[in-house]
Parts: sequence; C-alpha cells; structure tokens
Amino acid sequence: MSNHPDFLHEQQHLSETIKNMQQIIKDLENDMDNRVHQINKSLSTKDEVSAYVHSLMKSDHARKAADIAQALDCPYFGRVDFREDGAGTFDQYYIGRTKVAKLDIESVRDILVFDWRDPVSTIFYEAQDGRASYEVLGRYTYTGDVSLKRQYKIEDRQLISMSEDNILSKIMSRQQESLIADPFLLERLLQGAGDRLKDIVTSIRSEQNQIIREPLNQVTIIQGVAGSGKTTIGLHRLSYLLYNEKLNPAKLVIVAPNKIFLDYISDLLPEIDAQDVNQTTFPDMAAAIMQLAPVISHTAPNSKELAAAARWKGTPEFIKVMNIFLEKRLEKFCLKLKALSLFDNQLTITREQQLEKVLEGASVPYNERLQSLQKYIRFRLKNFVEVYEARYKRGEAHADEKTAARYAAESEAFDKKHFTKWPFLELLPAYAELMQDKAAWRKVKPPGVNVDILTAHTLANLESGQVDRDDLAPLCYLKYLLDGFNHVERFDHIAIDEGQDINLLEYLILLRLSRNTSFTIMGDMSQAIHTDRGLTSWQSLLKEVFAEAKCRYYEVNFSYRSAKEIVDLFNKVMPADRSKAIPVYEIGRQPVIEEAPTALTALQRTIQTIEEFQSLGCKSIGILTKAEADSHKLYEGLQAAAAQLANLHLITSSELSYHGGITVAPILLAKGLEFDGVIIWNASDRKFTADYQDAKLLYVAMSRAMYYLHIFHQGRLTPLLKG
Ligand SMILES: Nc1ncnc2c1ncn2[C@@H]1O[C@H](COP(=O)(O)OP(=O)(O)OP(=O)(O)O)[C@@H](O)[C@H]1O
Repeated sequence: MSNHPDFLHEQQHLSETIKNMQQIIKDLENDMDNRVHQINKSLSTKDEVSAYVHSLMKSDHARKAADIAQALDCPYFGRVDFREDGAGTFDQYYIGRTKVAKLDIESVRDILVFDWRDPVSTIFYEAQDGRASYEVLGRYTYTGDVSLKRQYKIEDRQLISMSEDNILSKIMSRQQESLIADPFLLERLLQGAGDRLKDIVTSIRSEQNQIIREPLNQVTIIQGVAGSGKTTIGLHRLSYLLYNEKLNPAKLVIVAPNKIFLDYISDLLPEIDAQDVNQTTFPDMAAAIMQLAPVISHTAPNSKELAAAARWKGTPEFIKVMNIFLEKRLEKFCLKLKALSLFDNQLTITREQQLEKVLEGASVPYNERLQSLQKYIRFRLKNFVEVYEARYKRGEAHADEKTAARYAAESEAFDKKHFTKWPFLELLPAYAELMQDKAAWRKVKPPGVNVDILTAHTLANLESGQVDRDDLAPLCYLKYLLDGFNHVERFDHIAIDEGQDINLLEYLILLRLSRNTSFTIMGDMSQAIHTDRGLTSWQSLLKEVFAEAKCRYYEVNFSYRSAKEIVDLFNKVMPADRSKAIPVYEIGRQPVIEEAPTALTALQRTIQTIEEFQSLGCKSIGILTKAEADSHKLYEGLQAAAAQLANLHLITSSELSYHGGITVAPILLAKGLEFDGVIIWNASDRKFTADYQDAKLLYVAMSRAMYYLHIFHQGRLTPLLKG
C-alpha cells in the first residue's frame, strides 16, 4: 500500500491527472465561450442568442465538463498495462467511471482515463495469466500481454492505497485457503447493505464482465444463485448498452417484481447513468396495454384447483382458447354478411367484396378486421354520394339536386343503423364471454385443470369488478388479438429481473413489445416461490418463446452477498440436485438457530437480537415471516413492546417504497432485497415442511442476510434445517 515502491509515482500521476482534468474543463468551457462569442456576432436578436446558449449548455461539451468535474475527487480506480501483439511497448490504461480525454485526441495518450464501459476496459476486468483481449464494434479483436493490473483507493483527490491482487483465479483455485484474496473486493463486500443497491464498477468480476458486454440483439439469460449479483450485473449491462450502442434510454425498460424493488434499485441507476431508463412492473405494463386498470385481487389461490387454473392461465395453451373463441365470432359475423344494395340499386357491395375485406391479412386483430370492412363500406357510400353530387353540379342528365339530397340522407341513415349491431368486442366483456364459451374450452381441454372452477372463479371476479394477477397476461394477449399493440411502445431492450416469476404468456407479450428480440433476463429457478405463476424451467422459455432467437445462457454460482457461514447453511436447505452457491468471504460468526417456546418469548428475543445486531454495526435488519398476516402482527407487536426501536418499517403488498433500517416483511416481498442481518421469525416444522416449495421460501429468506442470521422456531424446527 503506501509503502508500495510505486506509491510516490502513482501519487504524482494522480495530481497530474487532476491538473490535466482541470485544464480540460477550462478548455471545454473556453470552447463554449468562444462559440457564444462568435455566434453573438452572427445572431441578431437577444432571444436567438439565449436560445443558442441554452442549447450549448445542454450540449456534449457541457455534459462532459460536468462529468469530469464530478470525477475530480476520484478520477480512476484501476490501471492495466497492455501491449498488443506485435507492438513494441506497453501502454498504460487508467480506468474510471467517466472518460477523460483532451479536446483533440491524436493518440491513445490523449485519453487520460477510460470509461469502465469502453471496450479496452475489459482487459482490466478480465486480465488473467498475463494475456488478454478486447473487441471493438464486435469486429476487431486486439490481443496481447498484460504486465500489470492495479487497483486504487482514491478519496478526495488523495491516493489512499493501491493493490495488485488479482482475485478471481485465486478464489477459483482456493479450496482450503483463505477465501479472501482481493482486499478491494473484501472491503466492498464488508461495506454493508445500506439502504439501496450499489454500483460495482470498481470490482466487477471477470465472469460478470462477460455478461455485461454481451451483444445487444439477443436474449441473455442469467441464472444465478442467491446473491450472485444478477440484478447488479443486469443493471450494469443496461449502462454498458446505453453507452456503447448509443441507445435512447426511453427505449429501454426494466421489468421488476414490485415497486419496492424499483425503489431499492433507484440509487444505483443514476450512479451508472441509467436513471432515464423506464422502470415498471408487469401489472403496470399490463394497464398500459389494456388501456384500463381493473382492480387486481392479490389473494393467492386458496385451493389446489385454483392454483392449477392460475398457472395454466399463464401458458400459451390459453391462446388456443382465445383463438377458437374469436374465430367462431368472426365466422358467425361472416355468415351473416349479405350483399348491400343502395341508392336505387345503383351501388352494390357484394358479399364477396365484404368477406375479402374482413379476411384480409394473416394476423390482423379481430376488431381491426371489422373496422376495415366498416371503413370500406363507408368509403363506397361516401364516394357514391360525392360522385352523384358532382354529376348534378356539372349539370349532367339523370342527376338532380333532389335525388342528391335523398342519397345523402340515405347514406347517413344507413351509416347510423347498419353498424349498430356489429360484434365489436371490448376487452373485459370479451374475456367474460370467453369464459362462457363452453365449446372453445371443450376443444382445448387444459390438462390437469378443472375448467368449471377456472371459469366460474374468473366470472365471479369479473362480476365483482376485479381480476386476479394471473388474469393480466391473458387479458393483455386478448387485447393483442382484439386490437393489436399499435398503441403500446416498442423497446430496443427489455431487462427482466426475477425472470423466473414471469410466465410464458407474459414473456410472449413482452416479446411483442421488443423491437429486435433484445432481452436480458435475470433469475434463479431456486427462488421460484410463487405457486400460481412463473416458469418451470429456462428450457421451456427457450423452447416456447425464444425458439427463433439468438440466446446466450449463463450460470453464476459465486455468492457475493452472504458470508460463507450463511451460504453453507442455506445451501443445505436446497435439494441436492440444485446448484450450490460458492461463498467468497467469511466473517467468523455462525448463524444461530434458537427455539422460542411462545410467541411472547419470540417477540422478546427478537427485540434483543435486533439490539445485538445493531451493536455489531448492522444498519439494515430484515425480520422475515412466511405469511403477510404474520408480518402485520409482528410489526404491531414490535411497536407496542419496543418503542425504543427507531426506523422500524413494515413492507406490505401496497407499500411503494423501501426505507432501510429495521424492516418487517413477508418473504415474498423481501425477494431481491438484502440486509446486514436477518431474523427469521418462525422456522417451525408447521410453517416450513420438507416440501420443495417451502425449501425455496426458506432459501430466499436466509439468503437475504449478508453477515448475521438468527432463526427462531416456535415449536419443532423445520426438517429443512435439521441434521
Ligand atoms: N463484483 C462484485 N463486487 C462487489 N459486490 C458485488 C459484486 N457482485 C455482486 N456484488 C454484491 O452482491 C450483492 C448481491 O447482488 P444482487 O442483489 O445483484 O444479487 P442477486 O443475484 O440479484 O440476488 P438475489 O437473487 O438473491 O436477489 C450486492 O450487495 C452486490 O453489490
């Protein structure tokens, strides 16, 4: 560190860089001033000048100057020395959060600091064993030797420490050795959870870097164990794509599981220049697609039959029922079509002509087919009336004013009457009708689903003015079949977090919103804890939705969140065939499993454990329950029994923001979040049976903890934690 032989040299380099940066800021500002000066002469009015100045301030120069000024405190965090094969000397590349370059770049030396997203920076993240390569524009590859990879800690423009440790190879090869090989990574991992997710640009691992830099127009799937950095990598990937592909952030969207999660990632996005990317949840997206916002009932299915029905509603099989229903509707309409004869039989629109309009085009939405015929008929009528009027105005024989007026009235009357009974379909009534179309259901026969229960439940819901969460996907798809998606925005890239909880039908909808089948999907099949929705495997997604697409599948198994002691315990909960998480650091304190004989003792011990965690330095503590109702009760209990606990919050399905501090939450809603310490309220055998579903829930709960984990059980301990 400070006794490193190069420390002084690096200190000098840092102060020179800072001086140069200040000069660059001045140059950029002077350049802007000069331009204003020049333009002052050529623009005539004050308004024109101020409009120009305004646009200049928003220009690249102004943004660059602001970015560089912001980077002055810590211009870079790494350096890599690289010599391209065939070249004579090693070049030094300093890597930071923002590119710092002179106004006129003549050689690579004029770039003082490379942005972490620049192609060359990949060497810093991936250099191993003295060789590395990077690719530019997906076409040119540069390979060569790396003689040095250095990491710096710089604060307030001062070099605090530096290190040349390259960890990943050590982590991978270590078995019995110490887990911690990289002091910078360790320091970062021990910083604590804080209130929100943080950026990792200074410590991106090689395996993560590869995923971040995958090409844009493909489906990139990241399957990763709990805490492996999926969310973090996915969001850094968006930043990378925005920077390198020059995308418009408004054309990117993050689909997250809930609003709390969006709040949780909200600090990270501006840090990596991705704050303008759209952020949404599937229900919000669905409201925009459906152009209505029905009340969504959030109660989970209360019987096996309803759970099976809810699951089935998310499969592409449902589209078959919709298609049969709509085809029948269309057929009935077509059968009723008759030739039209108007204006003293001078205008005839044959049945064939009408059929041609209705059946034109392969994938035209149902309502659009009817509209297209309606437009055609209206056009023919209007055209006839206008031509007749023109004829009489020109004084042609057999055309007179009175008849022209009669024809105009006939046309108007026809228009008023003819279309009134046409079977245009509105979304919710159509969905209700579909539920009652027994013949369509008979044709499809959903396997393992009791159709009577499914349809009766859905109809009862619709009658009471609400729909289930699981109806959103079929409703969106029905909207697509009825009216198309022209009213909805298309995206250049869609990033989905907790992708295992999105079902196939939802994916098919998202696919229709994507311009180039460009997706980043992050998820963990071991965390698929919804009984009524989600994927059964990534393979099914690849086969049923992305069969035509270019796909890249990654598995990440290092767990950066939880200390080894916690990872070892949550690994045990999962069935043997599931990928195990590999820890990267340990803290020397085992998780505690403790019986609390009564709910009252559990409450008292929970309060003591919170205080103990706080005395150990925990800033964020999660107290997790299996059911949402238990969270409510516990929260009230804590408020009543421990008024001294400051910053205590309850997360519920209707809560929109995450506050940090002490959080009481049902496991389902704590998904994706992390805490310095976690208390599991009751891991008894009655709450968590040996069932796989319960194992996944417990796995999610335990893996929210970074350093400390305390598990209470009222009654016998769950078999999942025994032995
Ligand atoms: N390369 C890294 N350097 C430092 N910290 C990292 C790195 N990768 C991941 N982390 C940290 O690991 C923690 C877990 O990351 P993240 O929440 O993205 O994981 P996840 O796989 O999405 O988790 P889960 O599926 O359990 O919700 C975060 O605190 C993140 O900052």
